[in-house]
Amino acid sequence: MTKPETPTLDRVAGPSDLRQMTDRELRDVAHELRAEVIDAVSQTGGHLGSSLGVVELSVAIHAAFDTPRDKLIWDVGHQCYPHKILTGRRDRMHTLRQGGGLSGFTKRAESEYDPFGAAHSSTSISAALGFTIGRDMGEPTGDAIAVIGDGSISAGMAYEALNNAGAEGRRMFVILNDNEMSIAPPVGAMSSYLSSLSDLSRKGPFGGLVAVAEGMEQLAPKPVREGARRAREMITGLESRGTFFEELGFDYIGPIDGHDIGQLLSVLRSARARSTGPVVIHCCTVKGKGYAPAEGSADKYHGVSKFDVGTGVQSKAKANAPSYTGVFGDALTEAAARDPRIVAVTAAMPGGTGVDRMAKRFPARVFDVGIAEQHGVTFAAGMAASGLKPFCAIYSTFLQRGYDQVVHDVALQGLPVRFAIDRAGLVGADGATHAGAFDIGYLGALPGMVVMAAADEAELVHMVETAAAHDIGPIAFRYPRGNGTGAALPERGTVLEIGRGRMIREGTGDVALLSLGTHLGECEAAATLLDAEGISTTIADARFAKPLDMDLITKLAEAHGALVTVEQGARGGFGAMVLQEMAAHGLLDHGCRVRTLCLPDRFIDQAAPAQMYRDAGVDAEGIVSTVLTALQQDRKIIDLRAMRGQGD
Ligand SMILES: Cc1ncc(C[n+]2csc(CCOP(=O)(O)OP(=O)(O)O)c2C)c(N)n1
Ligand SMILES: CC(=O)[C@@H](O)[C@H](O)COP(=O)(O)O
Ligand SMILES: [Mg+2]
Repeated sequence: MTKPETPTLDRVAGPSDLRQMTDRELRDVAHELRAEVIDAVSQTGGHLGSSLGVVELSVAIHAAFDTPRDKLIWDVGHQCYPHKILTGRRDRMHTLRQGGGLSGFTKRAESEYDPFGAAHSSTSISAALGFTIGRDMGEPTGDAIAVIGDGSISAGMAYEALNNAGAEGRRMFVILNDNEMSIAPPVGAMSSYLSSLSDLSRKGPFGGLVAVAEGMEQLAPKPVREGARRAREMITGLESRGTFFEELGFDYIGPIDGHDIGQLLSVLRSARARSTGPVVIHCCTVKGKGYAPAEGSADKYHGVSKFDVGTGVQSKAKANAPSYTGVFGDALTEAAARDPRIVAVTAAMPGGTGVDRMAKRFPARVFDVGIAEQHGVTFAAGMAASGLKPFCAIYSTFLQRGYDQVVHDVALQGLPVRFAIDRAGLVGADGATHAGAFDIGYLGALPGMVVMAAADEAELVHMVETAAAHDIGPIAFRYPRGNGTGAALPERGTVLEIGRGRMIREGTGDVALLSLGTHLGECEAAATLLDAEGISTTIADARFAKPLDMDLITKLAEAHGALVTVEQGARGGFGAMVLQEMAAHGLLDHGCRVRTLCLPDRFIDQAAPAQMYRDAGVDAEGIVSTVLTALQQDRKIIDLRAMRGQGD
């Protein structure tokens, strides 16, 4: 496909150039910008649908406001590609979501036009209010503009911010980007409410203009507004109630057509010129706008791999094994078929977590609560307290949003909620914001919590079965993003003995590797490399980070010169807990040299997962180096990549 012609966009080095342009030229910029986004993402993959939905909005905001002095904060930030192209990063879009390249989300370190990082949803209004306080206290900052989607405004944190901002009454702008989509179709009463508000047809053929007029009235001085309201009540005989947002103290403008750049420019310029307090500007947009394959798809091309622009066909790498997500979804569905008390909870990610597979067979037993992890966890706790068997399926990184609920509502009450933790470990293109790095530590610290990690997809099936059977307290099992190892899947999982690990390979006593999770494969590769060095390696799969199999650990410690733990998680996780228990059991007193291999104490930016683990030193080569150091071998660190026949 030839690159699109972009003569007007080519004149935009930054937003200040937009402010020199006529509205006609801005319309041309938007048209060309859309083609640029499609072309760029077709070569990198990424979040296409939401970016296409905010092309006009991105141009209009940067044209109407004085960015970067005015702070534009994108909620989630997955829709920021037009923004990145307009703010001097067009020439780096080909590096999007790749090692050393542009982040797929907004990021402070990347640009002055990214005043606040994102990726986890529903944070933008809080951050915008923070900037507003800074402005009012004399910090060198202008207006704050939060752009938040209809899905993201369903999260509790957004209400906390609206509640506070409405009461503060300070001038700030919340642009509600309402495309009537989350990742999946939207759920919840707020979504229905917004649809009722955004039903432009409700206002007749000139709905958009009526909305703008009503919105402009909102910005009139209070006496004028009161007069208009009373006049309308006299005409209609009905008391005109404000919108939800107005009831909270915001002015409300809209709904307006988020693709009509003329309307957008008029409303934004007017709001900027006249607002004295917080304003919600409700924009109706289309996710995937302007690209037929996206507009026509169920998920509006929310997240795509590279694709052919002409056909929209995505190039998916051929998988040699099923995805962990799919294995979980199928195993859960089979368990649910055997036990009517099994229910599932997802926070706006039925497809991402695989519970959509159960929903196909048992729609009444799968609950999508929207982007509401806090509520989802306690909702599951209530289900467990009622006698049901809830599987709360939430990515590791997003479960962080509901951690107090895990502590306070689940663990403290010992309720048997099952946590299916997908995207455990490093996830790749989504980078540091989505790393599932901390769940071992943050769950392992909780009394009564059982924490498992699957070494492969067969183990995952066993862990689903074990979780279904475990009805005496909370239990969690973690597994990575991506596909399995090709392990044979059991017809039905076996219920594992809680706190019992398994031996994988018996060595003769030089070193033992105690693995948790799917890095078992790296341990086996390391053992092969060590064999070549005459070092005999025992390998055990811990299966449980909590409770630990102290019989196994004792046996390994007493029979080996060195013991190395390996995990796909941050410091303070599995290795730390093993060390703590070994110390408590006096196992550090017998000369066994113990090392813990985990992620380093820093955030790890996006790249291919294998590269990220290599950069983190948590791969076969890292294991071998750790073993050699532990054994105090003074031989040079072998050129392992050469030995493994790998390039750089
Ligand atoms: C706390 C949190 N939970 C879940 C997600 C995953 N997620 C990313 S985008 C998205 C949907 C956002 O919908 P909306 O705000 O309407 O934006 P749109 O994609 O429609 O532009 C979800 C659920 C997230 N980023 N953060
Ligand atoms: C923007 C966001 O948070 C989600 O779209 C996330 O990127 C999904 O991750 P997976 O691609 O691993 O399902
Ligand atoms: Mg949306």
